[in-house]
Amino acid sequence: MAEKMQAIMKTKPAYGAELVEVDVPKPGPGEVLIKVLATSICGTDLHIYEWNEWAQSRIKPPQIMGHEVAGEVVEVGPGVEDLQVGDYISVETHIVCGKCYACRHNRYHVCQNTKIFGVDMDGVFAHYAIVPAKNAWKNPKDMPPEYAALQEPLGNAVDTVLAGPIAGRSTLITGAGPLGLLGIAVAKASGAYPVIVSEPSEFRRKLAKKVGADYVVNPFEEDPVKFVMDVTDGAGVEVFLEFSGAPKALEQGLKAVTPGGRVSLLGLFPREVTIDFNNLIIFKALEVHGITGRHLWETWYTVSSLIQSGKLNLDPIITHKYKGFEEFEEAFELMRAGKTGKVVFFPHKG
Ligand SMILES: NC(=O)C1=CN([C@@H]2O[C@H](COP(=O)(O)OP(=O)(O)OC[C@H]3O[C@@H](n4cnc5c(N)ncnc54)[C@H](O)[C@@H]3O)[C@@H](O)[C@H]2O)C=CC1
Ligand SMILES: CC(=O)[C@H](N)C(=O)O
Ligand SMILES: [Zn+2]
Ligand SMILES: [Zn+2]
Repeated sequence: MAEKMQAIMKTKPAYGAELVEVDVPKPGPGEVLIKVLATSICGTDLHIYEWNEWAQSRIKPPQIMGHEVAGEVVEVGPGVEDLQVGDYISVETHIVCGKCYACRHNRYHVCQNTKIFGVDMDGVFAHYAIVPAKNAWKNPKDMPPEYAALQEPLGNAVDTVLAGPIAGRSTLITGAGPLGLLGIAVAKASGAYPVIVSEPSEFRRKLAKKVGADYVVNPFEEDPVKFVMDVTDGAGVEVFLEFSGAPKALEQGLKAVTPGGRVSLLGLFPREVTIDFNNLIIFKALEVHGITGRHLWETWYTVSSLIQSGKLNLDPIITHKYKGFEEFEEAFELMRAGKTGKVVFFPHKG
């Protein structure tokens, strides 16, 4: 195996990243070394690339970026028992403690001591990567690596969409970024109808239709609340799934959801948000879910089964595939411009 590898590294506390050559790492106790087969860019990677306020408060350069991955185990560190060379794995990004109050109540997705793989330590935008063995998820051998890498963000979408009943339910999704697009795919695979998507980007509205949205609306040109009422004969939608992180979208969705309906909130807002709680939530008796991470490990079983069912329309969502990392700056700039769905790197050109 090679002694050296390429990696996309946040080398300094400033905008951008660098493609560098580094030593192939050695797995320590409880770790495995994987050959990275496919790795995709997350919105969080974009925050790190742009070096926004959150990234400045959390990331300690120099550090290899990336955390969405599919890879093959090529070396096993001391003390690892349930993984072996040749295993085909993906990675749960939340490294949880197992000891805190949340963990001891089986709420591992909100562990109070969570460390995030690829955020608080070196990640997977490289030819090889070190992975904590306890965070490995074994994939079926025939799962395409680009689908396997998407399981981590798909887990966010599954927990958002399936936080309550969805089959046959009218649904509004605000935000058709990579996660909202995955949400559309999960909602349609789960029998939601109609799925109405509010998204200002024409590029992403077209993608939303390709993925299976029944209706799309541009909230910057027409009132999405009126649009929803027209489609639902004045009832409003049973389910509101927030994937944009835009305060206006939140308010619109709360107005569009039918009294007694369900709301799942995944989008992260840029600042505190003011909401008319009395009239938009309390007097409507809404069921509201905050969504973060993935339920461990049941969400991974649901995601893997949905992919293997063949019912998830993922191909239109994967808009950009790159062999190697040389064009990574183009990839990040296209994503920054909102001109992509999911972007996937295949590090090995052979
Ligand atoms: N809670 C969690 O565990 C996680 C939350 N997130 C958050 O989920 C959200 C979605 O992630 P990505 O798809 O990567 O983000 P993204 O920023 O690529 O997509 C957001 C989409 O919302 C659209 N949008 C903006 N204003 C809108 C409005 N008024 N109405 C409707 N749509 C509007 C944008 O055009 C964009 O397409 C982000 O806020 C991200 O920070 C991401 C990962 C995990
Ligand atoms: C921080 C991340 O981007 C990660 N996908 C997560 O689910 O926490
Ligand atoms: Zn992520
Ligand atoms: Zn914990």
